[in-house]
Amino acid sequence: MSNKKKGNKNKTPRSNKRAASPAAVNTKDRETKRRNKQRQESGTTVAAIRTDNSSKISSLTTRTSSATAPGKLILFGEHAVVYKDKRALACALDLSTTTTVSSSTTTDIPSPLPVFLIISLPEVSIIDLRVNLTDLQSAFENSKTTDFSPEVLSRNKLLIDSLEQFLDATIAVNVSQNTVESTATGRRALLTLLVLYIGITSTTPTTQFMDIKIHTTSKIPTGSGLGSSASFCVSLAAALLRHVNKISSTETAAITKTSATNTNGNTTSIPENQHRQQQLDRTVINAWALCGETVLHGLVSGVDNTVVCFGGVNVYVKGCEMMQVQGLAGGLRMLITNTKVEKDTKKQVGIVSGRMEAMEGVVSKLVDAVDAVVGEACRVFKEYGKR
Ligand SMILES: Nc1ncnc2c1ncn2[C@@H]1O[C@H](COP(=O)(O)OP(=O)(O)O)[C@@H](O)[C@H]1O
Ligand SMILES: C[C@@](O)(CCOP(=O)(O)O)CC(=O)O
Repeated sequence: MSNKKKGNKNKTPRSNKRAASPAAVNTKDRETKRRNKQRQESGTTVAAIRTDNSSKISSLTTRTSSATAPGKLILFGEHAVVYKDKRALACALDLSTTTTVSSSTTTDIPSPLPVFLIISLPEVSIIDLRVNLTDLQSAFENSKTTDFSPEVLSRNKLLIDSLEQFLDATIAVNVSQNTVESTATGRRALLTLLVLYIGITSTTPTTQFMDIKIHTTSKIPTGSGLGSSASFCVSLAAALLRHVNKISSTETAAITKTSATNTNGNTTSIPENQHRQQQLDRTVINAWALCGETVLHGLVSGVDNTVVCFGGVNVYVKGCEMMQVQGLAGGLRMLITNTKVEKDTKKQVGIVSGRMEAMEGVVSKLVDAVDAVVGEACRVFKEYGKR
């Protein structure tokens, strides 16, 4: 495990962790403070706000959606899993990331107020970055994007180039106003966020929103191999999808139970129809999280986002459904130490693929050997489970 961010020194340098739950989604509609106050005072259900200078009154509703996702640890198979048919053994961790999306809607359409996306990603030094949504719309219209599916969007070079230019200008304005630090990690996170935002809200008329806020907080040290990026992508995708009603799971005891379920291999503790809906929702969330991971890192196997999204201890092969490892009903206790050695996933994956191209005979044998270690680990876990 490594750590490239100096500010992480207080974050879990040594921790004794258990395999953890998959992403949980929590959505609640709530009225503005003013509306609550008004309701208490008069029993009315609609807040009154002034929307223009002519004293016109309209209604305002604030809606908040949040999602929490765990981190992950790859026990065996890291890097090899990028290659065809090679396995990784990975588990979710109980360190987590939470993303909250909130927006206000008004009955005045289109909104007479300027509409901003306000982004806070404190782990990468972004606080209240203001993105003008009209300008963002122009940036992505310039790219002439027509296919908004997650698989295609992350590889749309015209869109990514256009968004990068737009981001540079937006960051420059925000830096000059002292709210944001310009860092490569922050810029990559913002680019990922904008791609997911555009893709997920593509069929939602955002003109009715007055302001949209996205805020992510995390306990996972970034760049340390504990899946901070996947956790960011899963929580962001889940919160956005929930916010525009593209998934239906809400946080209930059922989701928490499903987490335990995943870890323990017991699938009967929640009603079958609810469980089915959760799995369908998670498949959608996972596709968008993979889109985000691809924007962040380029060539990825998808193991990180999949284990973060579904939880538990699993064997993963690129492009296939994950398989629960049997025999770990009591959970998995791990001692994790933060080495604080710098690493960059994209760069490391590039180094391995460069070597694979240059010396395929040698490197493919190494990859086979890593895959065999995964097989042996699964056998040992199974044995352990029988005791
Ligand atoms: N909480 C977060 N908020 C915003 N971006 C994040 C967050 N966590 C991770 N990221 C993004 O993910 C990158 C780290 O990814 P990576 O090098 O794969 O580390 P890890 O192994 O922890 O996933 C960061 O540089 C940043 O762009
Ligand atoms: C190196 C790799 O196997 C895992 C990436 O995870 P990490 O965030 O570098 O631990 C790449 C991948 O599977 O896509």
